[in-house]
Amino acid sequence: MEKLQIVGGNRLSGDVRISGAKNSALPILAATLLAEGVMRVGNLPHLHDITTMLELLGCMGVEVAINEDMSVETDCRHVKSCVAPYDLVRTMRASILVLGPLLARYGEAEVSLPGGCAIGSRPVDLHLRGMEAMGAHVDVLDGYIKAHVPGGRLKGAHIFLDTPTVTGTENILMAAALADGRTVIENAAREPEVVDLANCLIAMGAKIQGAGSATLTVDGVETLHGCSFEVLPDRIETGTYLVAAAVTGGCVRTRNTDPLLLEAVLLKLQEAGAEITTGDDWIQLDMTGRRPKAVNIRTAPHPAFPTDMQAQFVVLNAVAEGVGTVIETVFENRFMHAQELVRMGADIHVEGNTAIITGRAALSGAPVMATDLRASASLVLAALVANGTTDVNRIYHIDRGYECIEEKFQQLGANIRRISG
Ligand SMILES: CC(=O)N[C@H]1[C@@H](OP(=O)(O)OP(=O)(O)OC[C@H]2O[C@@H](n3ccc(=O)[nH]c3=O)[C@H](O)[C@@H]2O)O[C@H](CO)[C@@H](O)[C@@H]1O
Ligand SMILES: C=C(OP(=O)(O)O)C(=O)O
Repeated sequence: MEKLQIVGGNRLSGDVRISGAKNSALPILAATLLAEGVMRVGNLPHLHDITTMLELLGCMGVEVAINEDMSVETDCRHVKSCVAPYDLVRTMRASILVLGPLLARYGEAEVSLPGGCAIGSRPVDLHLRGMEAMGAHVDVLDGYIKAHVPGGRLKGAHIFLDTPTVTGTENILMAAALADGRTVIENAAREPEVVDLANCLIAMGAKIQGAGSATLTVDGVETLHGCSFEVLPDRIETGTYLVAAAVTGGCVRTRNTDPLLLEAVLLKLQEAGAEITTGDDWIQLDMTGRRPKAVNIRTAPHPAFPTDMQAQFVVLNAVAEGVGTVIETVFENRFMHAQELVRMGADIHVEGNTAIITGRAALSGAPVMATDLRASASLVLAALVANGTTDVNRIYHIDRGYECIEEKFQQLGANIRRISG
């Protein structure tokens, strides 16, 4: 199995190019199932999850071509199967995003039920209730969601989400785009990736109002056409490199990104003592020679502090001056990185959904094991600042969400390499 070997202690400096957002690219690729014509999607990150989604589309009969500029063209004219098999879904929960498009366009879907994972139970009940509210019959049988639409076309509905689920909102939005009549989604997720999907659907001919607010209004159309769309920059990858600069006392400029996507994160970095400067498509963090100050964090749906940046800020607090409290309100079990960080010398006490972290002047290298995507990223950050060598094992999680992570960190001056076997 591959691992990342990191020798800590180098101050990071220089520029890093941010990739397209995984969490925007995945729903947009699923949305290509809705198009009558050819779709072109650009600024796709080179990640395992993207390959999995393309494989999933391919096994349904979607023709997928990769262009020289690494954009992807999809053609859904010969879709022959509406099944998302367990073998693909088990490697990527976001496969559930094909449910809405399949029901809306083909009137049937058989999608393996995604399992629980290292960050919480992650049910999909709100996705299913949304489809039922639009007239689908849904059964869960033999580990599969088996759904069909009597009459063939979903109907617009008034849907209130108990919690503003991101992929749930996206699934319902895609289904509603081709439904008969008006759908109103209340308590909708407001994440930038939901807005990006809405913009893509609008470019395909959908009628959507309210993207970025808690109420989405969708007037269903009969058909959607192909279009060319560029995925927005990855705010979580951006934030991860900025925290890397902060913990190593470095100075890093993230390029091809958008400061407006991560206001809550930038505020916390400033509170930690970082000097932040921004342009239209770049963010620079300068911490040269200084140690961060501990900050208190409470994760919550957008525009509040994102849960996908929580683990990285636990590391920031672990090496900061003072005591920081991190409260995780989105997922019930997202502190798996804490035990591993303690093995590197961090002082972290977890009680329920709260971690109390007392900053230490130094961490020490150790063999550690990644349990989920952002937990893995946090271990890499800790390793970059620790004394000595750290082996981060089970890095397949990291390749789901970070494009060329070792090359990008090497460019910034880190001592990091991938070891096979
Ligand atoms: C591919 C993708 O975009 N993944 C992101 C998405 O995941 P994902 O869309 O899976 O996360 P959700 O927004 O759905 O989850 C938020 C909360 O709602 C609960 N819930 C969700 C659906 C449901 O039917 N019932 C229910 O109870 C979940 O258990 C969780 O406690 O948003 C999360 C929250 O910002 C991010 O951490 C993930 O990176
Ligand atoms: C939890 C994440 O992703 P996913 O929803 O794909 O598991 C993430 O990106 O941090």
